[in-house]
Amino acid sequence: MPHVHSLAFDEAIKNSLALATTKPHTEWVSLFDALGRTLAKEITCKKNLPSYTNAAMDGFAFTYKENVEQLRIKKTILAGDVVAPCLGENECYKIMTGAKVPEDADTILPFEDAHSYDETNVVLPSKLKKGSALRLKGEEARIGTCLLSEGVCMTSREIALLASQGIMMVEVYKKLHIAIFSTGNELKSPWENANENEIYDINAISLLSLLKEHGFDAHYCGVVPDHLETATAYFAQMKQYDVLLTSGGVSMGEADFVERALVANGFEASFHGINIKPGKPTMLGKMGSILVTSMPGNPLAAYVNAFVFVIPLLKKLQGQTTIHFEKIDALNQEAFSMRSGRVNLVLGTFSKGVFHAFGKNKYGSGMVKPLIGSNALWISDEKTERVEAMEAIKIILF
Ligand SMILES: Nc1nc2c(c(=O)[nH]1)N[C@H]1C(S)=C(S)[C@@H](COP(=O)(O)OP(=O)(O)OC[C@H]3O[C@@H](n4cnc5c(N)ncnc54)[C@H](O)[C@@H]3O)O[C@H]1N2
Ligand code: MOO
Repeated sequence: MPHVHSLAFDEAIKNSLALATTKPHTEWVSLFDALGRTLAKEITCKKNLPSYTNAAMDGFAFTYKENVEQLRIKKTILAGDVVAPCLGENECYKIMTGAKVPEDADTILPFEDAHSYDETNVVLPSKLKKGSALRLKGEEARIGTCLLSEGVCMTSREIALLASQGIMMVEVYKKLHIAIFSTGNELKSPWENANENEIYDINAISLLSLLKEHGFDAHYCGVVPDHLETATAYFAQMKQYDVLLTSGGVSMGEADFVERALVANGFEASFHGINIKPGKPTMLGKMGSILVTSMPGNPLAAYVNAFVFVIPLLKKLQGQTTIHFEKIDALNQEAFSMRSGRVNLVLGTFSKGVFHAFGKNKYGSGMVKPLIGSNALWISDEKTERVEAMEAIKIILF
């Protein structure tokens, strides 16, 4: 019978992250395919941002001087035009947003702020601010400075910054190969028919979707039956993957032989069992170079533990530098209780600064519905038995 320990939550987090000792190889991808990929090299600025001093507004460009009431319009400058300085005394340019500002102009007056203007002259308002409505060369980033660090997972926002540099290809870490499968004779895949004595596999698909939400693609590898030799042979075929994510078969039951089948393939557990609810039998370790993350079978426990332990671990293994969830200040809406002596992972909703625990924290780890509508998680310490209404807490958003 497997021995399930009771590791402290913080130790489990620490030990799990310690399993990510390597980084993937790198490859080059087009910026069009860079979304969600992790930068393998720092990107330095090679084109000033902006590249030239330009007008932030459509208007008039001139050299600021006090006590000037009227300027003659010398020339019109459109975006893309390059105009050599040519202003005489009390002259200005008519200029459009984004157009390069000639060196003899240092201030822009938007059309709508002029006292009046016609085709040839502009009457200035009484108040003018030197340097206004200009976007200065290199004010956002100068050539040679760091734009993005290694380990950044690129969103559309980072891609916008890279696009400003005319970058077409970026070096990223190769995607992790992740296999997901479930264990249990009672389980049927969705394309099969589950009779009244069988159930559909929830975990493989819920975990696959959870990973996808965090930018990781995984392969659904089906259900492993509760049979030691079959499971052992099954795990032996998984050598091409970087990560295995299993669910079920890790507690004390007679059919819970996931650990034994893994051990037969060289698996060494970093830990098996955490002092938390849900997630007591969660197990993490390595099978050679393959990272193995085994979640409990109960669907809610599998999901929440994969969120808390597997997502940060995958981020680290993928080479990302931001791996921890942000903790957000919240006020607890309605008092709820829990058993102390272990860390409790409490599901709930978070809206407008207020956390509301699902069903006053009275639900089972085999349930699915508490996940619906929950968008936040509160993690207790081992001492806490009750959280009062209006108590300040810190939560994590799903
Ligand atoms: N004597 C003890 N019994 C149990 C303990 C314990 O410490 N001592 N721990 C309990 C805890 S906590 C949990 S959580 C469960 C988890 O056990 P396993 O990881 O071995 O999971 P299974 O026994 O295989 O399944 C549990 C439950 O979940 C259903 N299941 C499993 N996989 C799926 C799936 N892919 N989709 C939907 N449902 C799934 C399965 O049918 C069972 O109902 O053990 C407690 N027992
Ligand atoms: O702690 Mo188990 O993982 O939920 O019932």
